Amino acid sequence: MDNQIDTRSDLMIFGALGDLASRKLFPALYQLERSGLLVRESRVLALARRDIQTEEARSLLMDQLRERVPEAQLDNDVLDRLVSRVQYHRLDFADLNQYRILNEWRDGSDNSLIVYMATPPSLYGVIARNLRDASCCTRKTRVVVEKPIGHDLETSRVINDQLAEVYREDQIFRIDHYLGKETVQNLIALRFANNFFASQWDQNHISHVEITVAESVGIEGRWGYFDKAGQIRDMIQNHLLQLLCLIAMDPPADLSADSIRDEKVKVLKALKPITPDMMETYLVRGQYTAGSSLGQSVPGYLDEEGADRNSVTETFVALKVEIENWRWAGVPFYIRTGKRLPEKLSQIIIHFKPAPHYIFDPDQKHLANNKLIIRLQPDEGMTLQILTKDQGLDKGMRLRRGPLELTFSEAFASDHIPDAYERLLWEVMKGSQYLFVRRDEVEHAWRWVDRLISNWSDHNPYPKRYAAGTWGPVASIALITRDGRSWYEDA
Ligand SMILES: NC(=O)C1=CN([C@@H]2O[C@H](COP(=O)(O)OP(=O)(O)OC[C@H]3O[C@@H](n4cnc5c(N)ncnc54)[C@H](OP(=O)(O)O)[C@@H]3O)[C@@H](O)[C@H]2O)C=CC1
Ligand SMILES: O=C1O[C@H](COP(=O)(O)O)[C@@H](O)[C@H](O)[C@H]1O
Repeated sequence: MDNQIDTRSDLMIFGALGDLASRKLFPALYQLERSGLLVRESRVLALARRDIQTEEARSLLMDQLRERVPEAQLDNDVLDRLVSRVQYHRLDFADLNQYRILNEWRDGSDNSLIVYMATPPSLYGVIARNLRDASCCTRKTRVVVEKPIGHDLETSRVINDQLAEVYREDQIFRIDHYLGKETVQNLIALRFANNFFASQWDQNHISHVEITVAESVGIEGRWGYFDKAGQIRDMIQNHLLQLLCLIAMDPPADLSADSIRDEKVKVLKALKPITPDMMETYLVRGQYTAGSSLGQSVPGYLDEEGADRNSVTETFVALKVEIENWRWAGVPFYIRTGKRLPEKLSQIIIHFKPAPHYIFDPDQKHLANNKLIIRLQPDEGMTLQILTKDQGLDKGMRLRRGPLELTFSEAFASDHIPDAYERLLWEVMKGSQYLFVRRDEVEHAWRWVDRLISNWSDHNPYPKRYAAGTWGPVASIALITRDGRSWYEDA
């Protein structure tokens, strides 16, 4: 079906020499070129303010790609084909007078215009307005913007209003790169293509859900940005709430962008506010101190380059989240995410309730609940833990927990699981918005997060300490053990 969609694109990348463009966007374009998805007519205009010519920009790009693309996938023909599509122009994004050049590049092209704003969000409004005033937008232009959309509800509205002055909602593609990850998308297939799971997916059958997004890295030289955001704005407001929505939403009527987004919004609206009296038991914030990460000694957050030693910004958050609707009443979602944890690991664990009446060895009762482990990264796949009889004459009816295992790289042999940005760029080229975030989703997520931040700031702004290389503050273990449960550590 994809073959019938016109994907001829003129892609303008604002901020083409920045970190995101070099680490994510151009490698993703390389993979699209490699897999033959970039049609012959598609072109790329790289825009930044460095005073260089196209030839120098192309050579920079070649060097970056040689560094970023896995060696086994590097192919000089593909590199040549990609860079030959790229033109570079120096542009001060704030200066309307310089935008003339963009129309010259377009030169009446029939390709869809995609404007990718790989710039600080403070420039989104200016760029949108300048593009309009330079008559460089059509009703078919698609504009891609990165997170964070604002710092809170109010500032996100300002950015969204600025974009809405120029573009309709169906032209705006707000990236949450977690939605482009293969296994995250698979949540939709898992839940709605398998009646076995669909019929068990509620408070009658599930006792609780865990979502862990752990990173071993620290803040990677981004102290200036990160310290203003903290883990709640950087990860919870977007990626973790999106994961939670995909797990918790009701079945959409179809796979259209709005059907899926309508269901996600209903979940966001049903999130129970975490009020001041709940702070002690529903929230743990942490900040890492010096420790060791993957065998190396690493400094604490307050000793990172550029740090303000009085910062109370959190690098770890654990939360107990409740969803106030029929499907999820009484089913807590325990979510945690942090920097400088022992490993990079994102996983979701669905804990099913035990059978209503237990007839086996009382000593084994603790085994008697099924778990579905969904591994988002690394080693993408799923494991369903089921109970069987232990084999052997001497075992009687002793139970044994065993895995039903699906590892994607083994099941679907391929040298390459597409990176999130590869998929997302491809979806923009197709004009499909189902993996992008709608304005009301962003705003409902902010509303819930703003309230949480305001409540903790009044209650106790100081994060608890944890040593780099550990699973966060001890209090995050208490957050779940208090309910007679524990984090699933069997990674
Ligand atoms: N980097 C990442 O991994 C991620 C980034 N993001 C988001 O992506 C966006 C881009 O981030 P990132 O690439 O890290 O940022 P960078 O600062 O590395 O890149 C921004 C680019 O914009 C250019 N630029 C800024 N202002 C102007 C201007 N007035 N005129 C012309 N060029 C200008 C910069 O040029 P110059 O170099 O000359 O300053 C640079 O090329 C941000 O919104 C960020 O929040 C989101 C998720 C992850
Ligand atoms: O958006 C962000 O995500 C990354 C983590 O992404 P992943 O794909 O590597 O899991 C995070 O490190 C960064 O702080 C945040 O801005």
